[in-house]
Amino acid sequence: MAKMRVYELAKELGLESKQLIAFLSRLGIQVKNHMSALEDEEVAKVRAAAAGKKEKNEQTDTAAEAPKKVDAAAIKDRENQGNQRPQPVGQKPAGQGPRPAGQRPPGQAARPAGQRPAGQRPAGQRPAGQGPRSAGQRPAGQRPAGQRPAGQRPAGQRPAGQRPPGQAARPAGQGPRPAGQRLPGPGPQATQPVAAAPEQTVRGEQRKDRQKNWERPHRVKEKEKLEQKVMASKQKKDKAEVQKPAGSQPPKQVKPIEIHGDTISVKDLAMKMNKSAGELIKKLMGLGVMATINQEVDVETAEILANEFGFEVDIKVDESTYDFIEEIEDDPADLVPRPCVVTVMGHVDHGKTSLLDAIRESNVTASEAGGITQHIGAYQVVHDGKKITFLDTPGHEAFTAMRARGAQVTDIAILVVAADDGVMPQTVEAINHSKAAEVPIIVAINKIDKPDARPERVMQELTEHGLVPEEWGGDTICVPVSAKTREGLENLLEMILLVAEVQELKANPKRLAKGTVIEAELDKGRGPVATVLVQTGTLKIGDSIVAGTAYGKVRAMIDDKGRRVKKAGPSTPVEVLGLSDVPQAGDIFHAVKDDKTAKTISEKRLAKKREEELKATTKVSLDDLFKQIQEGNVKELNIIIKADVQGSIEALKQSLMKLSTDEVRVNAIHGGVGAITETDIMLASASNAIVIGFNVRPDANARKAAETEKVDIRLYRVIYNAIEDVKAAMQGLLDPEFKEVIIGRLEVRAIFKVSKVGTIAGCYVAEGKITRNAQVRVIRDNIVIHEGNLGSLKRFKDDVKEVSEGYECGIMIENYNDIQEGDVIEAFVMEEVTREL
Ligand SMILES: Nc1nc2c(ncn2[C@@H]2O[C@H](COP(=O)(O)OP(=O)(O)OP(=O)(O)O)[C@@H](O)[C@H]2O)c(=O)[nH]1
Repeated sequence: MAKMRVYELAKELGLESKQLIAFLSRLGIQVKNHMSALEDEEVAKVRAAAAGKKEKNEQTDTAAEAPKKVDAAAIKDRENQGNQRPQPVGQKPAGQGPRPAGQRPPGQAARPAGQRPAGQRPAGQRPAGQGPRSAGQRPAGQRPAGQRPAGQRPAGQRPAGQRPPGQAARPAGQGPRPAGQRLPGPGPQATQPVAAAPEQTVRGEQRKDRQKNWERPHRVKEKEKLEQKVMASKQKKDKAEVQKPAGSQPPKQVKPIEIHGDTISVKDLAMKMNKSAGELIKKLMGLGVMATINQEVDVETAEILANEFGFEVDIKVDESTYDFIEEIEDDPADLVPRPCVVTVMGHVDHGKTSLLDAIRESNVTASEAGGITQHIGAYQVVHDGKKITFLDTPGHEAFTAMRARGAQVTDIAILVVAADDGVMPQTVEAINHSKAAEVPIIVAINKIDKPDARPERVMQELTEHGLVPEEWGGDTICVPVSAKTREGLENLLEMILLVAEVQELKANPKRLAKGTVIEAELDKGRGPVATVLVQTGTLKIGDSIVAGTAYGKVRAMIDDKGRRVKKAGPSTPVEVLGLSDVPQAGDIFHAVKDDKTAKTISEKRLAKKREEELKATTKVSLDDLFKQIQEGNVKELNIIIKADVQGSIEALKQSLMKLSTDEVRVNAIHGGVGAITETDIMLASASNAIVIGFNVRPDANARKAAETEKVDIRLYRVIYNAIEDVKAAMQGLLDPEFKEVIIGRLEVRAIFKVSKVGTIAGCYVAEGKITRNAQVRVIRDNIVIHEGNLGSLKRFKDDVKEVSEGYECGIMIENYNDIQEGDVIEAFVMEEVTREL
């Protein structure tokens, strides 16, 4: 029988497809879109759940009609109905009567009296008689809404949408497991190899299981703890309700509250429920969750919280998932193995770039400004005849956002830890990102060539963060390496292939391409250039594509080795030329059937974006005003970010927003690539924002507008400085002793190369003046390419102290000869500023 599609089931249940998708997701069934096929068991599960929900609603309605009849029996009833909500093991209070058949996992009833009071089982410990439960497995009926049942998608094993058929439909505990399928988790059955599998596969299988298990217990434990608390508080509440005099009715719920996306702030949730944020915070504290008013809580916590206040929650599927594109459902027969995509993560200077260099035998460290990787690059290498795609994510905390995104497109995370430095804050962050993205980690203990290298100490420290090395009986593969001497690199690549092998990574190369924009910038000669990772399908020259709000026809593709290619299959990184605009790093790109479709989608997205931006701007200013008046000292710091590349905007935005405190909330209201323009200043003026320029300058009109509108523009070349400044300003500590004053602007009209002397730039002073002691900044296409001291200033052959507007002069810049005709020179001096007391 043909499998039922989501839209068919939705029709049957009288729902919209979107509503059903959200409902499915709450049941832990992940589907791509309304065309996705559902397994029979899944359909049955949905039907049963829908019937249960309907019944529940009916009963709730009846209860609402006769609220005064709240008695112990009704509560018992409600408790029984409420079993769709999380019900942790051991939570059933004594005297509540039997649980309906099928809702207690076998073995649970057997807890001898007096062994432990209800709800006090330490999280993660399993009551006797239940048998070993693998990480992430929760007995049926205990899974909180929205959590995926164990076995549906084992941790780190497969990115969304690439589930092999058959596995998806088996929620834990439903029917016999087909032969050859393994249970997630340790135990003999977990390591059963496929018949006649080579030894390597067996080892891989073991690893796969271990990888699956490393992260679940923590999350499950947390969840169980929370659920236990919820149940305890619910019981307390029910008890209180029984004692309440007739007439004190529970609040009648009008309609379910809608939550869009994965998280919601406490403030927004409070508003939706018409409650004060304080009430929610108090309740959260009662549940052991410390949160501030602006803090985001995940939908599951929000649902538990809302239920606590008597509200049902309707989780809306993020509209942007669709974004006017119909997802294509792959025929399993078309799926073929694809190379794995690896992200290298780790603390700053632990050797990520060096390691990648060593692997692909090239050297990019030398070309990186200041030796710090600032943008994501992607490369492919071949080992043992198999391809591996590496994403080179930057290491500094400022790039947390990029790193997080990197992990989302990756199959394996390589955690680089320097053997002489050990686990550092960003190492821990990287571990958390990988765990959150359910990506398996391979640890590369780098710099083992160094005399002070202590790999054992690194392993010890990793253990403290839940990564127990295989050598010590754990699941984490640790490979000692040296990017310098190349020792251990072969082994590392082998381990990557091993982990990749067990992941059974597949994609359909025959379909229209889809992937992620890794980085994008505006190139003067080539126009918008996007580095994309093709994740499924094959991207070809001439394909019409849409990436975020940008669209176009693929004019040329360049691979990681700089070669022009005609097509790029799954897991291939390529630079794409031909887009109308610079897409955002992290945007999903799709190849579509023709130009017209691409253009239409782009236009629709643009209109939506504009609408959202407009909404956000109006909201921010009005909201701020009201809140500031109401709460007195609550301030909002609005920021507009302009930078040379999209990746920096994202990095800055994330870092700045993270500086938000209870007193000051940082809002990045706008971000864009390119020079600071008059429009940016007008927006800043209207929304009382400051403008941060990273590697870009304001154009002449913008500077004038900023002066008139009194808008503060701050320009930086290093992300850390921008963050530090904002942080200091928020703490009231920013008292600059020196202030930069721009004294003139020069146009480079001719270049003279003099041997043994260097490059002399023949300039015209277009604005202000230039003095011999001034510092200069070389700007090309609105991007700062050099900053330094003036080497010499001449008029004709004479050294002069100053040249004024309207005159020509010859200048040399200290230690810099790469000046070109058409460049703009900005002359500035640093003026001392008296501190205000
Ligand atoms: N002795 C030794 N030095 C290494 C090794 N790997 C990297 N280094 C040095 O460590 C420093 C940092 O290396 P990078 O590769 O730039 O580190 P990174 O983690 O990419 O740094 P960011 O891009 O700044 O995050 C450089 O001076 C490298 O030469 C190694 O295996 N042995």
